[in-house]
Amino acid sequence: MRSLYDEPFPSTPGKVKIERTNTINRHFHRCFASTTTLFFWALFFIALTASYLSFQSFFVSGTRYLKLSWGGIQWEKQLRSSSQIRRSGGLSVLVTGASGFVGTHVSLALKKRGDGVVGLDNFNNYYDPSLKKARKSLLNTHGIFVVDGDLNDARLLAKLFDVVAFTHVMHLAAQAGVRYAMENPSSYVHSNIAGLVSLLEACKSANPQPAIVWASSSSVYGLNVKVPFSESDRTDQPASLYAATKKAGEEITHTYNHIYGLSITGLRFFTVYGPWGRPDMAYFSFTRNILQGKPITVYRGKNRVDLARDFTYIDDIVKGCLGSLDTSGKSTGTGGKKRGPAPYRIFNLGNTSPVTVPTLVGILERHLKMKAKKNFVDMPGNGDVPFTHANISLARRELGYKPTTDLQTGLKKFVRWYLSYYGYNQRKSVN
Ligand SMILES: O=C(O)[C@H]1O[C@H](OP(=O)(O)OP(=O)(O)OC[C@H]2O[C@@H](n3ccc(=O)[nH]c3=O)[C@H](O)[C@@H]2O)[C@H](O)[C@@H](O)[C@@H]1O
Repeated sequence: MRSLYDEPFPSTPGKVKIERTNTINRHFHRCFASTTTLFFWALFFIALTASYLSFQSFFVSGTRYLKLSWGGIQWEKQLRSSSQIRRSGGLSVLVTGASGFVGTHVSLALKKRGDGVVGLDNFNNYYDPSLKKARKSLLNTHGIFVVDGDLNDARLLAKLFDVVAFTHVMHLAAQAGVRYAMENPSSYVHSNIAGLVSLLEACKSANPQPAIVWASSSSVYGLNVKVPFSESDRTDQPASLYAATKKAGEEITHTYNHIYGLSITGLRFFTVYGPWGRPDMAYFSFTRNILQGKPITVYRGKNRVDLARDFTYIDDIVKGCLGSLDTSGKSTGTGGKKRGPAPYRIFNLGNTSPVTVPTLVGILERHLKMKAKKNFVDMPGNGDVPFTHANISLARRELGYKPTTDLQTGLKKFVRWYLSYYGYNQRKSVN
């Protein structure tokens, strides 16, 4: 008895007589009796495998979908309740980066005065996510719901605008940090470029279109040496990829203003500091190291000139943000189409009194009652600029912006918060 495998498959259909031992064999022989059918079967098996794989991936993504942290009736209820306006003429604001430093403070201030607030944050691990979670808990206790999601998730953004008719978007989500851009450049493109475009796409299609206020950065002044920095100064010489993505954001938002009639206000923040701040920033990491008895690195510019920053206290920044929201003017588009010109504004939000980094260290030493172990190092070529100094005339005139907290006072508040949050245990680590 011959089996199916005793001789090679026929190369010419119908010319080789194959012994058939049973119906199954007969069936197989008939089916494989030509190269055409062979080809057909090969295709069939490939298609079968492909559909199996795509079913698998559907199943996996289906599972992921089920595990998504957003969606559902309960979730929508939370959105609606959080976005409820409790004062006449109040705003309904989507705050991106709500569990970030500035986002938390702005969200609380809006809620306090009776505006509706919904937060969005992806809780990435650029710095200790537990600090972000703690900020989220703080927001929750004030009735602010923070959605766990990424700006690049277009479906999520569409859903948010579907459920809530936001009047404003306070866009603070970003990959921050000047020097980290050399370590992880794609993260800046992901959040500050792709994420921004994704958000603008959602805003332009939303009905009604919200007005957008967003965080640019003092770093856009880059190598500009004219002081103080005014909004009309050159911003075409960024010194870091971070700065370049913020500058790109200013151009991208301009496009959406021009084409779709979105009302845009870009705020150039100057080294914002304060309670609930960012652990990656110098004042924060210096505090941690001083308390732990570890050395700190103090950068110096050319010819050993001290670096200086126009450090701006968080409460002043919050006032600038709220002033911007209140004066933003409306977006004009509907159905993704522009119906008329909409405002496009850019403001410096600084303190107007730069302080050197060694002076900052001296203030921290006094508040902490401890001496810092300072290592002076030449500023590495990693995107830093030697100084920043804001001209805030425009913000003063248009927003009523008037910073009132000097570095001495602001750092005192920061240190008090730091010690209450992390405790006096100097060994406690902070990422
Ligand atoms: O104003 C801005 O646009 C930017 O302000 C800060 O950037 P930066 O001013 O570099 O703030 P820090 O990282 O806190 O640095 C402050 C100063 O301390 C210096 N520094 C930093 C770290 C360090 O270990 N040693 C040190 O001397 C820096 O060179 C800089 O002069 C924020 O980190 C950016 O996200 C923001 O966009």
